[in-house]
Amino acid sequence: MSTDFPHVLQVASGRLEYNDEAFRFMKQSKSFSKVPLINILWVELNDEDQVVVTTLAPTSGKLALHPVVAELRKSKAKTQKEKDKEAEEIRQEAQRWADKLLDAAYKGLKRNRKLRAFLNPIGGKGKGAHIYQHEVEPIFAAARCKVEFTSTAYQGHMVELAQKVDLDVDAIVVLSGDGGIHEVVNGLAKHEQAARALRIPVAQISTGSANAVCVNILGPKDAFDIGKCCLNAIKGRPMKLPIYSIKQGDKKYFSFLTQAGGLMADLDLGTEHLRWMGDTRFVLGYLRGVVSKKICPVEIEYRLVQSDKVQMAASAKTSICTTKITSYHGTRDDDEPEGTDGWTKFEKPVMYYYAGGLPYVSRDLMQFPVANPSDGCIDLVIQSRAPRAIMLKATVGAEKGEAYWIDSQHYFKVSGYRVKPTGKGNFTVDGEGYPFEPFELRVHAGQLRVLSLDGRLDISSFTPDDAILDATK
Ligand SMILES: Nc1ncnc2c1ncn2[C@@H]1O[C@H](COP(=O)(O)OP(=O)(O)OP(=O)(O)O)[C@@H](O)[C@H]1O
Repeated sequence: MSTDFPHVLQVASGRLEYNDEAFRFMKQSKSFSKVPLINILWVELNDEDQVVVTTLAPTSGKLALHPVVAELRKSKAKTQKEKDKEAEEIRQEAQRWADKLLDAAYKGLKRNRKLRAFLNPIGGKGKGAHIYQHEVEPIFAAARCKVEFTSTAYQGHMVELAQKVDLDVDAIVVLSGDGGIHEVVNGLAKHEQAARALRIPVAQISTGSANAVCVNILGPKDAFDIGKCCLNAIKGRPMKLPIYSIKQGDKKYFSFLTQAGGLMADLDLGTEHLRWMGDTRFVLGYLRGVVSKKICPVEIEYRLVQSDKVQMAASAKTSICTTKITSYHGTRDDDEPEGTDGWTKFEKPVMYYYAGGLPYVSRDLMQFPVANPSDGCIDLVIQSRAPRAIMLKATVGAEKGEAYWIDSQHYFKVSGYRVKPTGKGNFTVDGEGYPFEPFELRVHAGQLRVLSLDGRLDISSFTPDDAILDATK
């Protein structure tokens, strides 16, 4: 017997076994593929004397429900009395084994999560309702989660629902793109008990277009895997992210992802009619913007913390890539320069500005490769006027953050910034249109919680050249 899998239950056609990491069904010495314990949703001994281990396993590259069913072994005793006695012992042993495997599958986690789910039926390609019914609901049911579900009826509905959410829910599950999360964050901030409401972790199920929350947390490869998103809602752990308050006129609202003006705002708002294309619409919008070469009429001022690209890349490589941000303190690294209290003005003509605190804005674009949600800053990118050829070059390797190194793409870590329009244009917050009017933004470290399976962001594809980074040593 394998000592690698010490917890064994003999069943009629082989044995079920697990260790600290994985479970497998050895059927007459043939091993079925191992399932990581994290992918086990439930374990039970049913009335038909079967042990059922419900897992999420890869099917055509995506995680889908896959129950492993094993019959209990039969008693070989001679008399009926002995048979009954042994059958009862077999059942008891199986029950103990099943309970222990379930404990191991939810180690350090609460089972039967109480989830509040919101759906934007028109997000992305408009398939959210179908996906909820056929994929999400069965997975939550298999994990014995208690779900209260609402399909929203109009824009802004999620703000109202989040504003009244019960504080005892374990997570808010948002079936939408980033616009839905934007609504939820603003709703939580308006809650009667906002500080407590904002502590409820949010989990996105990628039924929008960009789905940047999933891209950053699950990585570009898994971001659109509905099974993986569900697993995150069921077993993710809270991870703190900043939110940004925006004061515009007499209004104050919140952003959790990005703010953009100029080309990067035009490409989002100008392609809403192309939602059916999924996230390809952003590429098309970018190319259209490059052709038009429009200047964004704004004055931008910021409170600078850091602007040396090589140094920022070096600290990103050492801090974000290797540090789990579950141990988040919301403080700046000691060796980073202190920001000044003064405002610095950007003096060149602007094609767009784009600010955010997570590396990816979509699968195709790692706009903020050195973003670090725990540094107390927001990363502000200002693209100054540049030839079309340079703007097109920025699309090469964009998914790996390579545009970071383009000279006309100015990259600042700032503790706040303000923008004053001097003409007409578009302004987006988390991809949503807002008035093109003056605003000022502040960073609030660690105010939002999102669920994450491993407590870190995926920036593995940003691989700054070691030779460049060595220059900082
Ligand atoms: N029931 C609804 N009816 C109409 N609009 C809605 C409804 N629910 C949400 N919305 C709005 O739909 C817009 C798009 O939402 P969402 O972000 O979910 O999708 P997306 O834009 O395709 O994805 P992403 O933001 O990831 O690119 C948002 O402005 C949101 O406020």
